[in-house]
Amino acid sequence: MSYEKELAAAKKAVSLAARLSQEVQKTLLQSQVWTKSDRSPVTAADYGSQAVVSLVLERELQPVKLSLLAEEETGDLRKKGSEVFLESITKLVKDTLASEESYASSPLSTEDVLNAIDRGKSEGGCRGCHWVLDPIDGTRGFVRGEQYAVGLALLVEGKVVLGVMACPNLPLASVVCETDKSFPETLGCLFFATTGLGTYMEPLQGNSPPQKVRVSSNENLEEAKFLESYHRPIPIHGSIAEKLGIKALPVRIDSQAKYAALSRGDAEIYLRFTLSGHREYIWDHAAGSIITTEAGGVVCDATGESLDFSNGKYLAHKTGIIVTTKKLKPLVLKAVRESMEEENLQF
Ligand SMILES: Nc1ncnc2c1ncn2[C@@H]1O[C@H](COP(=O)(O)O)[C@@H](OP(=O)(O)O)[C@H]1O
Ligand SMILES: [Mg+2]
Ligand SMILES: [Mg+2]
Ligand SMILES: [Mg+2]
Repeated sequence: MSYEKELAAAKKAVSLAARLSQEVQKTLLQSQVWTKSDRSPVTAADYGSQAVVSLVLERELQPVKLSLLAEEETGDLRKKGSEVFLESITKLVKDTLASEESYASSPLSTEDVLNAIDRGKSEGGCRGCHWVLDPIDGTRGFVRGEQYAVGLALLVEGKVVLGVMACPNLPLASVVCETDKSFPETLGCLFFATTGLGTYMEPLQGNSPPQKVRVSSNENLEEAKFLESYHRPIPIHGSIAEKLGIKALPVRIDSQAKYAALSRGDAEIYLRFTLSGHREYIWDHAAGSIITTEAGGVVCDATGESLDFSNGKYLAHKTGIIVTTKKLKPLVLKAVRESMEEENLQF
């Protein structure tokens, strides 16, 4: 089956959501960063992006009924005292949609915005078609003015068949190699992948045609680069890298931009073990995983098994997520096994 219509809708939705997020990031104040019940940060961009993607997908794909599983909920926005924040989100969504000619004249109330966000309550699963959205992935990076992503994927019968990811602050050139800082870098990339058709990247701004991307062909681990999350160092990552003979220090960036960077060969390995037994959400990996695998990479858990997106909002997987190239997978898994044994970690 071809997913041309779905891909076009997803690219439009994600591009508009990225535009909204860039507007917010330009003027974001610390006082505008809210804290959710799990103590993680959330901003007008997280809510606004989810509303935009929900509204655009619904309009572009009608009369098909949208099933959307997305990160944000409206509980806090519906509480007393949130009226000003909600008004500002509604204005953002309106202005963003108005920048797209075909949506220019649509009226939009705060209730429409709340309902659009609430459409993200699907439970996903192994039957039927479900869109999976992380409206702002890497909110901490977004708040610092650094890397973040808007990640949207389509699950069909429990498998990811399409992924689109905007990385508004990712350079078009490598994020890992030192570039000449005397020249302004071009920032903003849109990645997309459809099952069996490869992964493409295009600039978020302008009309340049998409380019097919592939993972690195480098097999020399001494020269390999590895990526990890920004927020805190995970000791086992260092031990795995040492066993592999990797010389360079890890490159730490927020969000699924790590998957995107690896898919175009910026780095060979992305390791994601957690300290606290945090359960992984499917929206943190759905778009990134197909963007990597369609570019010739592999995404698996510490036992080498592929990730399972068919069990609702949480990923069903064993300890650790490993993203690398097909050639390096056996070597990385061997180093992972040895490091886990040394640290008495169970699969
Ligand atoms: N303690 C923790 N361990 C692992 N992942 C966590 C975490 N707390 C939050 N996360 C998830 O990690 C995502 C960010 O990934 P990364 O660390 O690669 O930037 C967050 O996405 P959001 O920013 O969308 O909430 C959140 O879902
Ligand atoms: Mg996320
Ligand atoms: Mg998020
Ligand atoms: Mg979040």
